[in-house]
Amino acid sequence: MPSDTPRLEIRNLVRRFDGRAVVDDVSLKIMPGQVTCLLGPSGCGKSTTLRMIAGVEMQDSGTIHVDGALICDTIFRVPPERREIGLMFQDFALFPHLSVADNVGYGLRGNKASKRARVEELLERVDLKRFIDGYPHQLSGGEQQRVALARALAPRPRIMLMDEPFSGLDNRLRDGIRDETLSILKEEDTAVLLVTHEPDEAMRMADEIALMRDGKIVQQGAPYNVYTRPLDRAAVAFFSDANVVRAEVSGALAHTAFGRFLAPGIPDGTSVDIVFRPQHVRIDFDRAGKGPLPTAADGTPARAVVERARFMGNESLIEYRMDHDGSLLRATVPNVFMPSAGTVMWLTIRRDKCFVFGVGK
Ligand SMILES: Nc1ncnc2c1ncn2[C@@H]1O[C@H](COP(=O)(O)OP(=O)(O)OP(=O)(O)O)[C@@H](O)[C@H]1O
Repeated sequence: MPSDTPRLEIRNLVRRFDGRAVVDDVSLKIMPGQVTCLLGPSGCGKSTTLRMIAGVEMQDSGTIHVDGALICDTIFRVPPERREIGLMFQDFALFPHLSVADNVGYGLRGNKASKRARVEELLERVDLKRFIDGYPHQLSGGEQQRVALARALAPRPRIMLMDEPFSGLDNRLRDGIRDETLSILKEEDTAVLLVTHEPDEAMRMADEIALMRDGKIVQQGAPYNVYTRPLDRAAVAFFSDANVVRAEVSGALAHTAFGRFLAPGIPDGTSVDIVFRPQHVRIDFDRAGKGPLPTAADGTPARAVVERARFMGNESLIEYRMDHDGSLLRATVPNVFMPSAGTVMWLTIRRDKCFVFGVGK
């Protein structure tokens, strides 16, 4: 098999319910050892996509291929149990009446000794060998999740499908288990499709993020690229809080109280939204009624009054009421910065960190 053959490829998958395409022409390729996150809001069609790949849901059109071989179209269908696909879901449901060893070995074929060896190897990997003869109810949530991972990996699946697998765990456990899971999946060279509605999880886990909305993949790329070059205003807002300043274009420039912004290719007289994250607002104190001097990198400062400030742990969030139009803007500052309400400050927007979208985009 050529090394550029994807481990998993789906082409033009469509699934309709009651005439509505909940998965609408979705295509994806995942290489061995690659983690792709299908990221999107609730109801956008992520789980349905996963279910079709697992073989528990049939597509209305489109094809699914594993290592270059067709496993499913609308006529031909390899049954779920023969797809060599591992599954991990939020409610991972270990069998309560089976020991940890029997849970992990459940899907394994072969003789007793080889099964036992694989079970021991996996429990060693997830650092739970001491519980090999224990039962699920004796384990914490995080430990049970690691047993579920060992169980899913035991038959050496070529592909692992994971649907919000960490959302039942509390925050403190989650990061550790995510990292551990990721390193095991990489070691096993499994192709992973992970469904999540949490951008943080996708940023942490993914080699590639496929952003899904209304049944379609609207943007796809490395986490850095998807975050720093978002497709539209909604894509910015999906990853973080976003400020929006609306402006009119003339002469390929959008004119605002923060100075002018380049608006290439946008016709004169059109409205645009200038979208920027709170961490990219620069704030300065008022000096004798003036802010800092305008610069090419940051434009012109606009006068604002602190409405309120909150300490968030790693950063402080400050809400400003803008003088020029009464709108609210949010800025974040690392560590502790708690100016009192009514403090006059000047805000500038970093030109290299803001996005200019035509309204309606
Ligand atoms: N069997 C079904 N019959 C009718 N509608 C369905 C069926 N399964 C899913 N849907 C609808 O398809 C849409 C997509 O559902 P899906 O579960 O794929 O979304 P999701 O992105 O995984 O959302 P969530 O994160 O909330 O699980 C939803 O509007 C859902 O109500």
